[in-house]
Amino acid sequence: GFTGMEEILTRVVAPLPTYETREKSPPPPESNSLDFMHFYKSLEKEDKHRFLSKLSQDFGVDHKGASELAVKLLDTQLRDLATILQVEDRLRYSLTPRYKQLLNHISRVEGGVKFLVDLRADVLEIIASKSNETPHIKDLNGTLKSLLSEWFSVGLLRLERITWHSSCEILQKISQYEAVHPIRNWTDLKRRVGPYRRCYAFTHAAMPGEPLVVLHVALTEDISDNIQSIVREFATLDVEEDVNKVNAAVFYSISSTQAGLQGVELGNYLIKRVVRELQSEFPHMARFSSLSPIPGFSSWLQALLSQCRKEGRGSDLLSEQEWKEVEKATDSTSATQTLDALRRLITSSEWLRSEKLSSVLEPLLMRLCAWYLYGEKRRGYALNPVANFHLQNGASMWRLNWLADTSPRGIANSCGLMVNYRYFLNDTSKNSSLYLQNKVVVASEQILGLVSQFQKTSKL
Ligand SMILES: CC(C)(COP(=O)(O)OP(=O)(O)O)[C@@H](O)C(=O)NCCC(N)=O
Repeated sequence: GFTGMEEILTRVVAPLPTYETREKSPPPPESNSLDFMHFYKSLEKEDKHRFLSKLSQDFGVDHKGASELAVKLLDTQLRDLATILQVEDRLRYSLTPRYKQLLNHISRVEGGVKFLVDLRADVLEIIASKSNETPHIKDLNGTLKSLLSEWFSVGLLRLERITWHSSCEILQKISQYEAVHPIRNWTDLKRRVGPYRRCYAFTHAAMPGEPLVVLHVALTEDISDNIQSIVREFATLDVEEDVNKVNAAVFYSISSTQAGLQGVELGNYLIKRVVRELQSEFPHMARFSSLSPIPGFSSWLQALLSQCRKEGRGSDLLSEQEWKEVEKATDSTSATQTLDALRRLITSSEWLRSEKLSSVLEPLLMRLCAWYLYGEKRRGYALNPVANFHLQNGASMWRLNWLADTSPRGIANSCGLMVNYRYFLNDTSKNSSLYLQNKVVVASEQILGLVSQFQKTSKL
């Protein structure tokens, strides 16, 4: 209950020691941390949210003390530097939230780091649900994120290659965490770690046996343009011996497993680390690229088509020639009928089996999808989350692939299209800052060509 919360917080969240005694106060008993963890785990979800709001609100920064020191710092501006530095250090210390020490103490007990990772996942849930507007919870998130970023910095992570000889426990987790192309059975799993494949994960000593982020790689002659050639399910007898067949590394799935580590950018670091690993194993390897899904394209397209239908602007999307072909292919007689037929066609997968239909749809879907990836934005960055992820890493939008994922999921989510985000190693840091600071999307001739076709045809 509420009183229980009040009691536990007052008891275990020790007041911030005074500036003078800050390095002399002994750590509180470990039992405080254990009691806090035990109490928190016993709460229901909504009580957890209430508890975290209370913790962040009543046990955070002493705002009054901080503002007094800020005024004092202003007064000392004319004093000697040593005095100014002294007052700055007091001000800095006064901005330490009271709960920060508790978080530090919890990180030192058994299972404490994992507890804090999961705690941040709950904090992120509260922020996402906007259930409470207190800015304090955002402060708590900031404090947790900066602590976790230090503890999970690259130097403290371990790169593990997952093979068929890895433990069943970790192989089972790899299978369960695979979020992009679900692993269907043992054969599939064995293939993912078998010849011409690599599977890597980052682990951390504080969370043994827990893959924090997992990357699946295919070693190929050239950059793959379709996923079936990578995840098709058949046991393979070939042994990985023909090194000359390996010129490219294709990242075809990446998943982070800890919601509480969002924003710590583990995926980006893992890709860069794996590139270095592969370069040392295959010195002549020079092509590194993702083969990525395009989640959200179909629903974006459906919304666009229904909007055009409502406003009777179908001709904005299709050229005259395309209109005629779609009308003929779908036996439509009016523009609205054609748009309806087009929408139905795209959601079904019947066009996949008809040479005629797919040849009509290819140029249309390719340029619409190129625009969706390159032109559609959210707060200035790529609307598509996978594009945003790879562009932040400094990859370039390199090739849009037709009939790249003909599975039911691939057709339903993105009309079978997939995209290669290519990592040109000498350009990634420059591309990344171009994207993050100037919102510039680095793209290939193919993509730019498709985008300009879209802009010519559609007057959107
Ligand atoms: C794409 C992923 C791995 C990026 O994780 P990460 O590098 O840690 O980024 P961030 O969460 O720190 O912003 C992550 O967002 C994820 O697992 N997404 C769902 C699966 C996918 N690959 O889209």
